[in-house]
Amino acid sequence: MTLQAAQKPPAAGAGTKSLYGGTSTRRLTVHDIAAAKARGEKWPMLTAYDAMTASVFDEAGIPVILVGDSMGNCHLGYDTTVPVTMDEMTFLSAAVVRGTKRALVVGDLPFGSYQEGPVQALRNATRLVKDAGVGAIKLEGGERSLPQTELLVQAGIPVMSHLGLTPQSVNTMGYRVQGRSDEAAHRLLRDAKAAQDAGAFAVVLELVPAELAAEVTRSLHIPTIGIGAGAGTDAQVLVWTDMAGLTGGKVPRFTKQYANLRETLGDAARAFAEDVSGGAFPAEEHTFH
Ligand SMILES: Nc1nc(=O)c2c([nH]1)NC[C@@H]1CN(c3ccc(C(=O)N[C@@H](CCC(=O)O)C(=O)O)cc3)CN21
Ligand SMILES: CC(C)C(=O)C(=O)O
Ligand SMILES: [Mg+2]
Repeated sequence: MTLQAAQKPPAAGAGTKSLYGGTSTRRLTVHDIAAAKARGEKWPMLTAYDAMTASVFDEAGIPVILVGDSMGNCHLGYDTTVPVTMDEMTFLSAAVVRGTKRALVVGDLPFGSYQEGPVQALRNATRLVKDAGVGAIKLEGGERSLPQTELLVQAGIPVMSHLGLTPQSVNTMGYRVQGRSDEAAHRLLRDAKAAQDAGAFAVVLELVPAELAAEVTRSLHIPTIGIGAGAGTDAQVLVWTDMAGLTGGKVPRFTKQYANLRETLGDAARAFAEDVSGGAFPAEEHTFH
């Protein structure tokens, strides 16, 4: 694809109903996501943590934007997602909703906001829906989060499930590939079916072997969204700062870097600093008399 062609989502040929490249400008819903699985469409999802970045992705045609608790690492400067609070999730989710017109915005329930039980989960999910305006929430865990998923769905809140590596459990699980043994593979399949039966509209599969992710994808009627789960899932998600090359330090091997924002932004900051110290900025055109 030429650079020119890459600047706009492909409206022609993609079909009016496509999630990516579709011509509809109304806000997408979980019904649009369900219809994409029936068509066999593969679709992209990115995280965002602020209005401006979210507006760029919305204009690029990204149909689903996740306000991930990865904001802990990628926006708030923590080492893990564990410290992220409901206040942080609510404020930043509201910003992402304000920055978007078309994308379905999904908000992560952070660690400690749903583990106490379904009533706590409903209280906090309701906050993301009412105060931030998200169209769906995501929570980690299959069978262990079943009562939460069922109550939220009953209450009218669409739930995205998150299986495989669940980073909120880093202190017990680490950041290892999940589902490698036969027993763990069966557990993942059971968790995915349990999430679907409880009414989840989609399942994230993080850091699982590609063959297993493909098998889960074939055995569910709801879409699977992979991250480090191979090419056989219905959708793919990446953390936006990894995808755009803004994250400093080591990034997971499953990430593909489509830009080098860290270098671009550093260059801009250094050029500004040079101009100020050398007296080249501000020039006459930036000056009022
Ligand atoms: N910047 C960023 N990107 C992410 O994808 C991400 C976050 N932060 N924070 C929350 C979780 C944590 N995630 C992680 C973190 C580390 C690995 C990691 O080190 N994986 C090893 C593979 C380990 C193995 O082979 O078992 C790797 O080399 O990719 C993976 C996912 C994914 N999420
Ligand atoms: C990586 C995705 C699935 C996530 O949960 C997050 O960004 O918090
Ligand atoms: Mg998350």
